[in-house]
Amino acid sequence: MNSIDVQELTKEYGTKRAVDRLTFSVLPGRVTGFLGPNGAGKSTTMRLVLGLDRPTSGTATIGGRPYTHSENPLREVGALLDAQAAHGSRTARNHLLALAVSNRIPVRRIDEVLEEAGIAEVAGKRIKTFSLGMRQRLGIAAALLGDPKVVMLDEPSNGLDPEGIIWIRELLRRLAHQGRTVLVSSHLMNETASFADHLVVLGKGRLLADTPVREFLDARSRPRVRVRTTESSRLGEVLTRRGYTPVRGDDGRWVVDGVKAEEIGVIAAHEGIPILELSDEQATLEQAYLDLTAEETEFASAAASISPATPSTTGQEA
Ligand SMILES: Nc1ncnc2c1ncn2[C@@H]1O[C@H](COP(=O)(O)OP(=O)(O)OP(=O)(O)O)[C@@H](O)[C@H]1O
Repeated sequence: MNSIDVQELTKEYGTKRAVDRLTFSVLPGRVTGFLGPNGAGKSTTMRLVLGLDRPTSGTATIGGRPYTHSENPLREVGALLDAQAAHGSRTARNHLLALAVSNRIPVRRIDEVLEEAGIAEVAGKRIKTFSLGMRQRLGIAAALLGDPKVVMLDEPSNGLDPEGIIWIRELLRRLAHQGRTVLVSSHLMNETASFADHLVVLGKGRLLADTPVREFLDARSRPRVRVRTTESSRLGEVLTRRGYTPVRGDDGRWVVDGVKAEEIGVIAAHEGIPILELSDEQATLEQAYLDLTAEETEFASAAASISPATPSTTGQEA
Protein backbone atom coordinates (compact mmCIF):
# COMPACT_ATOMS: atom_id res chain seq x y z
CA MET A 1 0.00 0.00 0.00
CA ASN A 2 1.22 3.51 -0.73
CA SER A 3 0.65 5.02 2.64
CA ILE A 4 2.91 7.57 4.27
CA ASP A 5 3.80 6.34 7.75
CA VAL A 6 5.40 8.52 10.37
CA GLN A 7 6.49 6.82 13.62
CA GLU A 8 7.72 8.70 16.69
CA LEU A 9 9.30 11.21 14.32
CA THR A 10 11.40 13.88 16.03
CA LYS A 11 13.54 16.65 14.57
CA GLU A 12 15.61 19.05 16.63
CA TYR A 13 17.48 22.08 15.30
CA GLY A 14 19.88 22.85 18.14
CA THR A 15 17.68 23.20 21.21
CA LYS A 16 14.56 23.78 19.10
CA ARG A 17 12.28 20.75 18.69
CA ALA A 18 10.53 21.39 15.35
CA VAL A 19 8.85 17.95 15.22
CA ASP A 20 8.02 16.20 18.46
CA ARG A 21 7.41 12.41 18.53
CA LEU A 22 4.89 12.51 15.70
CA THR A 23 3.02 9.34 14.77
CA PHE A 24 0.38 9.26 12.01
CA SER A 25 -0.42 7.62 8.67
CA VAL A 26 -1.67 9.13 5.42
CA LEU A 27 -3.79 6.63 3.51
CA PRO A 28 -4.50 6.28 -0.23
CA GLY A 29 -7.82 7.23 -1.82
CA ARG A 30 -8.44 10.33 0.22
CA VAL A 31 -7.12 13.84 0.62
CA THR A 32 -5.45 14.42 3.96
CA GLY A 33 -5.18 18.05 5.04
CA PHE A 34 -2.03 18.77 7.02
CA LEU A 35 -2.86 21.73 9.22
CA GLY A 36 -1.11 23.83 11.78
CA PRO A 37 -0.20 27.42 12.56
CA ASN A 38 3.04 28.95 11.23
CA GLY A 39 6.04 27.11 12.62
CA ALA A 40 4.02 24.03 13.68
CA GLY A 41 6.39 21.70 11.83
CA LYS A 42 4.46 20.83 8.65
CA SER A 43 7.23 21.64 6.17
CA THR A 44 9.84 19.97 8.36
CA THR A 45 7.73 16.80 8.51
CA MET A 46 7.33 16.82 4.72
CA ARG A 47 11.07 17.27 4.25
CA LEU A 48 11.74 14.37 6.63
CA VAL A 49 9.28 12.14 4.72
CA LEU A 50 11.07 13.02 1.48
CA GLY A 51 14.49 12.33 2.99
CA LEU A 52 15.60 15.95 2.44
CA ASP A 53 16.45 16.20 6.11
CA ARG A 54 17.46 13.53 8.65
CA PRO A 55 15.29 12.90 11.69
CA THR A 56 16.81 13.21 15.15
CA SER A 57 14.87 10.03 15.95
CA GLY A 58 11.90 8.03 14.66
CA THR A 59 11.07 7.01 11.10
CA ALA A 60 9.15 8.21 8.06
CA THR A 61 8.34 5.80 5.23
CA ILE A 62 6.38 5.75 2.00
CA GLY A 63 4.94 2.38 1.02
CA GLY A 64 6.88 0.86 3.91
CA ARG A 65 10.32 2.09 2.80
CA PRO A 66 12.31 5.26 3.35
CA TYR A 67 11.82 7.46 0.28
CA THR A 68 15.58 7.80 -0.27
CA HIS A 69 15.61 4.06 -1.15
CA SER A 70 13.28 4.70 -4.09
CA GLU A 71 14.62 3.77 -7.54
CA ASN A 72 12.10 5.90 -9.45
CA PRO A 73 11.49 8.78 -7.07
CA LEU A 74 9.31 11.01 -9.30
CA ARG A 75 7.17 8.07 -10.37
CA GLU A 76 6.47 7.14 -6.77
CA VAL A 77 6.07 10.52 -5.12
CA GLY A 78 5.27 13.91 -6.60
CA ALA A 79 6.03 16.78 -4.24
CA LEU A 80 5.73 20.54 -4.28
CA LEU A 81 7.65 22.07 -1.40
CA ASP A 82 8.84 25.42 -2.73
CA ALA A 83 7.39 26.90 -5.90
CA GLN A 84 10.28 29.40 -6.08
CA ALA A 85 12.84 26.62 -6.47
CA ALA A 86 12.56 26.36 -10.29
CA HIS A 87 15.35 27.90 -12.40
CA GLY A 88 14.11 31.37 -13.52
CA SER A 89 15.92 31.56 -16.85
CA ARG A 90 14.40 28.28 -18.10
CA THR A 91 11.07 28.07 -19.83
CA ALA A 92 8.33 26.07 -18.11
CA ARG A 93 8.57 23.38 -20.80
CA ASN A 94 12.36 23.08 -20.47
CA HIS A 95 12.09 22.87 -16.69
CA LEU A 96 9.72 19.90 -17.06
CA LEU A 97 11.86 18.41 -19.86
CA ALA A 98 14.94 18.40 -17.62
CA LEU A 99 12.95 16.62 -14.91
CA ALA A 100 11.45 14.11 -17.36
CA VAL A 101 14.77 13.20 -18.95
CA SER A 102 16.64 12.82 -15.66
CA ASN A 103 13.87 10.59 -14.31
CA ARG A 104 13.26 8.51 -17.46
CA ILE A 105 9.70 9.83 -17.76
CA PRO A 106 8.13 9.80 -21.28
CA VAL A 107 8.36 13.29 -22.82
CA ARG A 108 4.67 13.18 -23.82
CA ARG A 109 3.80 13.62 -20.13
CA ILE A 110 5.06 17.22 -20.35
CA ASP A 111 2.15 18.41 -22.50
CA GLU A 112 -0.30 16.42 -20.41
CA VAL A 113 0.75 18.03 -17.13
CA LEU A 114 1.06 21.52 -18.67
CA GLU A 115 -2.52 21.11 -19.82
CA GLU A 116 -3.65 19.71 -16.49
CA ALA A 117 -2.06 22.61 -14.61
CA GLY A 118 -3.62 25.19 -16.95
CA ILE A 119 -0.27 26.66 -18.08
CA ALA A 120 0.03 25.15 -21.60
CA GLU A 121 -0.24 28.62 -23.14
CA VAL A 122 2.77 29.95 -21.24
CA ALA A 123 4.91 26.82 -21.60
CA GLY A 124 7.46 28.69 -23.77
CA LYS A 125 7.86 31.62 -21.37
CA ARG A 126 10.73 31.99 -18.92
CA ILE A 127 9.84 31.09 -15.36
CA LYS A 128 11.21 34.39 -14.01
CA THR A 129 8.29 36.16 -15.74
CA PHE A 130 5.75 33.97 -13.90
CA SER A 131 3.48 35.19 -11.10
CA LEU A 132 3.48 33.26 -7.82
CA GLY A 133 0.23 31.55 -8.90
CA MET A 134 1.79 30.42 -12.20
CA ARG A 135 4.84 29.12 -10.36
CA GLN A 136 2.56 27.15 -8.06
CA ARG A 137 0.85 25.64 -11.10
CA LEU A 138 4.23 24.77 -12.61
CA GLY A 139 5.30 23.20 -9.31
CA ILE A 140 2.14 21.10 -9.33
CA ALA A 141 2.73 20.14 -12.98
CA ALA A 142 6.22 18.97 -11.98
CA ALA A 143 4.82 17.00 -9.05
CA LEU A 144 2.39 15.18 -11.38
CA LEU A 145 4.94 14.54 -14.14
CA GLY A 146 5.80 10.99 -13.08
CA ASP A 147 2.13 10.03 -12.61
CA PRO A 148 2.99 9.32 -8.94
CA LYS A 149 0.95 7.24 -6.52
CA VAL A 150 1.72 9.63 -3.69
CA VAL A 151 1.31 13.41 -3.95
CA MET A 152 2.61 15.83 -1.28
CA LEU A 153 1.95 19.54 -1.69
CA ASP A 154 3.09 22.25 0.75
CA GLU A 155 0.63 25.18 0.73
CA PRO A 156 -0.34 24.72 -2.96
CA SER A 157 -3.04 27.43 -2.86
CA ASN A 158 -0.45 30.09 -2.06
CA GLY A 159 -0.77 32.89 -4.61
CA LEU A 160 -3.61 31.26 -6.54
CA ASP A 161 -6.57 33.41 -7.59
CA PRO A 162 -10.17 32.28 -6.88
CA GLU A 163 -10.32 30.31 -10.13
CA GLY A 164 -7.00 28.66 -9.20
CA ILE A 165 -8.34 27.76 -5.75
CA ILE A 166 -11.33 25.99 -7.33
CA TRP A 167 -9.04 24.27 -9.81
CA ILE A 168 -6.73 22.91 -7.09
CA ARG A 169 -9.69 21.73 -5.02
CA GLU A 170 -11.01 19.72 -7.96
CA LEU A 171 -7.57 18.42 -8.87
CA LEU A 172 -6.95 17.15 -5.32
CA ARG A 173 -10.34 15.42 -5.22
CA ARG A 174 -9.64 13.80 -8.60
CA LEU A 175 -6.19 12.58 -7.54
CA ALA A 176 -7.70 10.96 -4.44
CA HIS A 177 -10.50 9.36 -6.47
CA GLN A 178 -7.86 7.82 -8.69
CA GLY A 179 -6.64 6.05 -5.54
CA ARG A 180 -3.57 8.17 -4.88
CA THR A 181 -2.31 9.18 -1.46
CA VAL A 182 -2.66 12.95 -1.20
CA LEU A 183 -1.15 15.06 1.61
CA VAL A 184 -1.70 18.82 1.42
CA SER A 185 -0.48 21.33 3.98
CA SER A 186 -2.23 24.57 4.78
CA HIS A 187 -2.80 26.89 7.70
CA LEU A 188 -6.37 27.67 6.60
CA MET A 189 -9.03 25.42 8.05
CA ASN A 190 -12.01 26.37 5.90
CA GLU A 191 -10.02 26.05 2.71
CA THR A 192 -8.70 22.65 3.81
CA ALA A 193 -12.21 21.47 4.71
CA SER A 194 -13.30 22.27 1.16
CA PHE A 195 -11.11 19.52 -0.29
CA ALA A 196 -9.91 17.23 2.53
CA ASP A 197 -11.55 14.04 3.80
CA HIS A 198 -9.18 13.69 6.70
CA LEU A 199 -7.20 16.05 8.92
CA VAL A 200 -3.84 15.79 10.63
CA VAL A 201 -3.35 18.85 12.83
CA LEU A 202 -0.01 19.91 14.35
CA GLY A 203 0.86 22.47 16.99
CA LYS A 204 4.46 23.18 18.03
CA GLY A 205 5.61 19.96 16.40
CA ARG A 206 3.07 17.78 18.22
CA LEU A 207 0.06 15.89 16.91
CA LEU A 208 -3.16 17.63 18.01
CA ALA A 209 -5.69 15.74 15.88
CA ASP A 210 -5.83 12.87 13.37
CA THR A 211 -9.46 12.61 12.38
CA PRO A 212 -11.99 12.62 9.52
CA VAL A 213 -13.10 16.20 8.74
CA ARG A 214 -16.73 15.33 9.51
CA GLU A 215 -15.89 13.94 12.95
CA PHE A 216 -13.74 16.96 13.72
CA LEU A 217 -16.69 19.22 13.00
CA ASP A 218 -19.24 17.08 14.85
CA ALA A 219 -17.06 16.71 17.95
CA ARG A 220 -15.95 20.31 18.19
CA SER A 221 -18.89 22.40 17.13
CA ARG A 222 -21.48 23.52 19.63
CA PRO A 223 -25.18 23.79 18.83
CA ARG A 224 -26.51 27.33 18.88
CA VAL A 225 -29.81 28.85 17.85
CA ARG A 226 -30.69 32.27 16.53
CA VAL A 227 -34.30 33.35 16.99
CA ARG A 228 -36.37 36.46 16.20
CA THR A 229 -39.84 37.11 17.49
CA THR A 230 -42.40 39.89 17.80
CA GLU A 231 -42.28 39.40 21.59
CA SER A 232 -38.61 39.64 22.27
CA SER A 233 -38.69 40.41 26.00
CA ARG A 234 -41.21 37.67 26.75
CA LEU A 235 -39.19 35.06 24.85
CA GLY A 236 -36.07 36.15 26.77
CA GLU A 237 -37.89 35.71 30.09
CA VAL A 238 -39.36 32.33 29.13
CA LEU A 239 -35.98 30.97 28.02
CA THR A 240 -34.20 32.27 31.12
CA ARG A 241 -36.90 30.71 33.31
CA ARG A 242 -36.28 27.38 31.58
CA GLY A 243 -32.56 27.52 32.38
CA TYR A 244 -31.16 28.83 29.07
CA THR A 245 -28.89 31.85 28.80
CA PRO A 246 -30.18 33.84 25.84
CA VAL A 247 -27.98 36.71 24.63
CA ARG A 248 -29.61 39.54 22.72
CA GLY A 249 -27.66 40.33 19.54
CA ASP A 250 -27.28 43.83 18.08
CA ASP A 251 -29.88 42.97 15.45
CA GLY A 252 -32.59 42.24 18.04
CA ARG A 253 -32.33 38.45 17.65
CA TRP A 254 -31.73 36.15 20.57
CA VAL A 255 -28.74 33.83 20.41
CA VAL A 256 -29.06 30.74 22.61
CA ASP A 257 -26.16 28.35 23.18
CA GLY A 258 -26.41 24.60 23.80
CA VAL A 259 -29.82 24.08 22.22
CA LYS A 260 -31.38 23.10 18.88
CA ALA A 261 -33.93 25.07 16.90
CA GLU A 262 -36.61 22.40 17.33
CA GLU A 263 -36.49 22.73 21.14
CA ILE A 264 -36.89 26.51 20.99
CA GLY A 265 -39.69 26.10 18.43
CA VAL A 266 -41.64 23.79 20.74
CA ILE A 267 -41.19 26.13 23.73
CA ALA A 268 -42.30 29.18 21.72
CA ALA A 269 -45.36 27.32 20.39
CA HIS A 270 -46.26 26.17 23.89
CA GLU A 271 -46.06 29.76 25.18
CA GLY A 272 -47.91 31.17 22.16
CA ILE A 273 -44.98 33.37 21.15
CA PRO A 274 -44.91 34.13 17.39
CA ILE A 275 -41.61 33.25 15.73
CA LEU A 276 -40.39 35.29 12.76
CA GLU A 277 -37.07 33.48 12.29
CA LEU A 278 -35.48 30.40 13.86
CA SER A 279 -32.21 28.82 12.77
CA ASP A 280 -29.55 26.36 13.92
CA GLU A 281 -25.93 27.40 13.77
CA GLN A 282 -22.67 25.58 14.35
CA ALA A 283 -19.43 27.13 15.44
CA THR A 284 -17.38 27.44 12.29
CA LEU A 285 -14.67 24.97 11.48
CA GLU A 286 -12.21 27.84 11.58
CA GLN A 287 -13.22 28.58 15.17
CA ALA A 288 -12.92 24.91 16.17
CA TYR A 289 -9.43 24.88 14.68
CA LEU A 290 -8.44 28.12 16.44
CA ASP A 291 -9.69 26.68 19.73
CA LEU A 292 -7.64 23.52 19.18
CA THR A 293 -4.42 25.27 18.24
CA ALA A 294 -4.73 28.33 20.51
CA GLU A 295 -2.36 26.85 23.11
CA GLU A 296 0.07 25.60 20.52
CA THR A 297 0.58 28.65 18.34
CA GLU A 298 4.17 29.77 18.20
CA PHE A 299 3.45 33.22 16.76
CA ALA A 300 0.08 34.14 18.29
CA SER A 301 -1.68 37.40 17.59
CA ALA A 302 -4.59 38.93 19.48
CA ALA A 303 -6.91 38.20 16.54
CA ALA A 304 -6.32 34.46 16.90
CA SER A 305 -8.06 34.30 20.27
CA ILE A 306 -11.63 35.15 19.30
CA SER A 307 -13.98 34.11 22.08
CA PRO A 308 -16.16 31.21 20.90
CA ALA A 309 -18.97 32.53 23.10
CA THR A 310 -19.29 35.82 21.24
CA PRO A 311 -22.42 35.54 19.07
CA SER A 312 -21.07 37.88 16.41
CA THR A 313 -18.20 35.47 15.67
CA THR A 314 -20.49 32.72 14.50
CA GLY A 315 -20.66 32.40 10.76
CA GLN A 316 -22.14 30.18 8.11
CA GLU A 317 -18.99 29.47 6.19
CA ALA A 318 -18.22 25.98 7.58
N1 LIG B 1 16.68 24.59 9.01
C1 LIG B 1 16.18 25.01 10.18
N2 LIG B 1 16.97 25.46 11.16
C2 LIG B 1 16.47 25.88 12.35
N3 LIG B 1 15.15 25.90 12.64
C3 LIG B 1 14.31 25.46 11.72
C4 LIG B 1 14.75 25.00 10.43
N4 LIG B 1 13.66 24.61 9.70
C5 LIG B 1 12.58 24.85 10.50
N5 LIG B 1 12.97 25.35 11.69
C6 LIG B 1 12.07 25.70 12.82
O1 LIG B 1 11.23 24.58 13.06
C7 LIG B 1 9.91 24.99 13.36
C8 LIG B 1 8.93 24.34 12.38
O2 LIG B 1 9.08 24.96 11.10
P1 LIG B 1 8.26 24.49 9.80
O3 LIG B 1 8.74 25.33 8.67
O4 LIG B 1 8.36 23.02 9.66
O5 LIG B 1 6.79 24.88 10.21
P2 LIG B 1 5.49 24.97 9.28
O6 LIG B 1 4.39 24.33 10.05
O7 LIG B 1 5.79 24.43 7.93
O8 LIG B 1 5.25 26.54 9.23
P3 LIG B 1 4.81 27.50 8.01
O9 LIG B 1 3.32 27.35 7.88
O10 LIG B 1 5.20 28.86 8.55
O11 LIG B 1 5.60 27.08 6.81
C9 LIG B 1 9.91 26.51 13.33
O12 LIG B 1 10.07 27.01 14.62
C10 LIG B 1 11.11 26.84 12.48
O13 LIG B 1 11.65 28.09 12.83
